Amino acid sequence: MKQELEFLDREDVQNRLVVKCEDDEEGDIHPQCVHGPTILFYYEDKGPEHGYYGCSAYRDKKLCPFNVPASELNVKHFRRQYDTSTVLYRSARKEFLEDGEDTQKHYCLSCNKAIVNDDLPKHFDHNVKQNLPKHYIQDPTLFLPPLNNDKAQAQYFFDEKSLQFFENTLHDLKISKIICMGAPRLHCYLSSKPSNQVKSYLLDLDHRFIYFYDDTSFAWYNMCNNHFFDELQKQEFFKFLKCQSDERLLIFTDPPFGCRTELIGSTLNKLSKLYSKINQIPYQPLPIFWVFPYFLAQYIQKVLPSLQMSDYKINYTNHDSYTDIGKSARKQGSPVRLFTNVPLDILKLPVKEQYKYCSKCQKYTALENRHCEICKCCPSKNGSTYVHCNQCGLCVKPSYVHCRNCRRCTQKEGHNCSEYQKHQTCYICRNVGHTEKRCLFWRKKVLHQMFPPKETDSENIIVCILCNKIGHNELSCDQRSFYLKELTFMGETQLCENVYRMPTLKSAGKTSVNSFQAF
Ligand SMILES: C[S@@+](CC[C@H](N)C(=O)[O-])C[C@H]1O[C@@H](n2cnc3c(N)ncnc32)[C@H](O)[C@@H]1O
Ligand SMILES: [Zn+2]
Ligand SMILES: [Zn+2]
Ligand SMILES: [Zn+2]
Ligand SMILES: [Zn+2]
Ligand SMILES: [Zn+2]
Ligand SMILES: [Zn+2]
Repeated sequence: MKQELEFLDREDVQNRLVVKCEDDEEGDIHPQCVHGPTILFYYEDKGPEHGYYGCSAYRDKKLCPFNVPASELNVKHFRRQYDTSTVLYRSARKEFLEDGEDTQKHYCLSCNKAIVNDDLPKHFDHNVKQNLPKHYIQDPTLFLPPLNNDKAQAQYFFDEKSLQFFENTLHDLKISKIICMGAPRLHCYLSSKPSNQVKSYLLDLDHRFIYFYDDTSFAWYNMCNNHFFDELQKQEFFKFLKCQSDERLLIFTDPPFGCRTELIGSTLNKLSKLYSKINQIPYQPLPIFWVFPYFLAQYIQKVLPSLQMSDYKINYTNHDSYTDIGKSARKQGSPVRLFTNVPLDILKLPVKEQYKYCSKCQKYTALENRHCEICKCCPSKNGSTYVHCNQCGLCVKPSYVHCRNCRRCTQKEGHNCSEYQKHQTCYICRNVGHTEKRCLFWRKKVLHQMFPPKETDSENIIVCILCNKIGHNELSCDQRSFYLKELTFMGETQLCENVYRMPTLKSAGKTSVNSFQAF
C-alpha cells in the first residue's frame, strides 16, 4: 500500500517545473545572458540534467533568445562577458539634469532617451515630449508611458489612493528607508513629495529612470536573479543599505504576476542577508511588502511562509480589471493584495475606505469580510462575503454551492461533475483526476475493513482493489469492467461513512477553497 501511494504521488509531481537560480555561495554558477545569471529550468521527474538554462527576466524568446540545454553546457558558455556599462547614460544624464533651464529638457519617446536642445534635430520626426516641466523631471512616471508588455515588464502603476495608503503605512510603521524593487511609481511619488521623510532607492529593469535619478537612488537591476547591470550603481546601493541605529529599512516589491515566486523569494532573502552583513548584525529578515494577487497566495506562502495577506485592495491606473473603477472593474474590487511579515495587528487599514478592525482576529479586515464563529477567522479572500458550508467544514465564496457527488463546494454555474473531477486532487490518495468517492484506495480500505483478506500477515500479498480477492491485481481482474462500472455509481453510502469517515475539505487541511481552486 505504501509503495502504491508513493507511485501515485509521482503523477502529482510529474508536471512540476523547477526553477533554480545560481547559488554562488554553494559554487553553483550558471552561464549569463544579457540579463545576468540564467535560470536552470527542469521538470522534477526528469531531473536537472534534462533541463535548460534560460533568461530569468524575459519569458519571450524574441526578447531574450538565450537557451542552452544543461547537457550541452561547456566552458565556452561561461566565457561571454556582456558590457552593460552605463557610462554613456551617465554623461547624458549629467547634461540633461545639470543644464539648469527647464525649458531645454525633452524626452524622445521613440528612442527612449532624455535629450537637450542640441539633440532635437536628430529626433525631428520622432515622438518627442518637449519642454518637460519641473514636476515631470521630479516624477517621470507622470509622463513616461508604462511598459505594459505582459511577458516582460508588465508595468502597472498604483493609483493615488494606494500610493497614499503606502505613504501613511510607512509613516505609521516608522520606516525611514525603502527599497522600491520593481515599484517605480511609488519611488517617484515618495521622492518628489517635499513633505515625505522616507528615503527611497529604486531597483528596476526599466532603464529609462537612469536619466532622472543618479546612482544614489536608482540602479538598473534584475530582481529575478539579484543582478546589477552596473557596478557603480551596485556600490551605491550597498551604501544605501548601511543604516544608522535609528533607521528602519523596508523592502517593497511589486513584481509582474508572471514572475516565478521562487526567484523573487530568493532575491528577498539575499537582500536581507546582505543587509545584515553590511550592518554587521546577526541575520534578521527585513520587513517586506510584496504586492501580488490573492489567488496566487499559495505560491508566495510556499517560498516565504512568514508573509501574511492583508485585506487591503490595491488599484492600478492602467489595468482595467485590477482597479475598482472603470468599465471592466470587478464587483468585489481589485484582486491585488499586500503580503507582509509585518504583524497584521499593527497594519492599520483606513476605515474611510471600507475597512474595520476585527477584535476576534486582532487585525484589520475588509468591511464585507464577516467573522465566522466556526472557522474562527474572517475568511474572505476575494472581496465578497463568504458563507459557511457545513459539509466542507469551512467558509466558501458566496457563488459556490455544495455538490454532494464531487464532495466540494463549486461554482454554481456550468458545473459538470466529471469535467470538474478531472482537475481535482483526491484527499485520500492525493492523486489528481478524481475525488474521494471514486477513489480506488478508499474502496480497498473499506473492503479490507468489511472483509479482511485471510492471509494479510504478509505485506507483499497481492489483493485486487476491485474484487478484493487475493492472487491478482485489478489490471488482471476478470471482473474489471463490472466493478469499474459499479464504482462509478458508488455513492457516499452509509456503509462507507460508518466504516471510515471520508476526509472533508477541512480535515484535508485546506484552509480555503481559494487556495486550490483557480480564480
Ligand atoms: C507591476 S509593475 C509595478 C509598478 C508599481 N505598481 C508602481 O506603481 O510603482 C512591475 C515593475 O517591475 C519591473 N520589472 C519587471 N521585471 C523586472 C525584473 N526582472 N527586474 C526588475 N524589475 C522588473 C517593471 O519595469 C515594472 O516597473
Ligand atoms: Zn528619437
Ligand atoms: Zn475576524
Ligand atoms: Zn466558516
Ligand atoms: Zn461545501
Ligand atoms: Zn459535482
Ligand atoms: Zn483517490
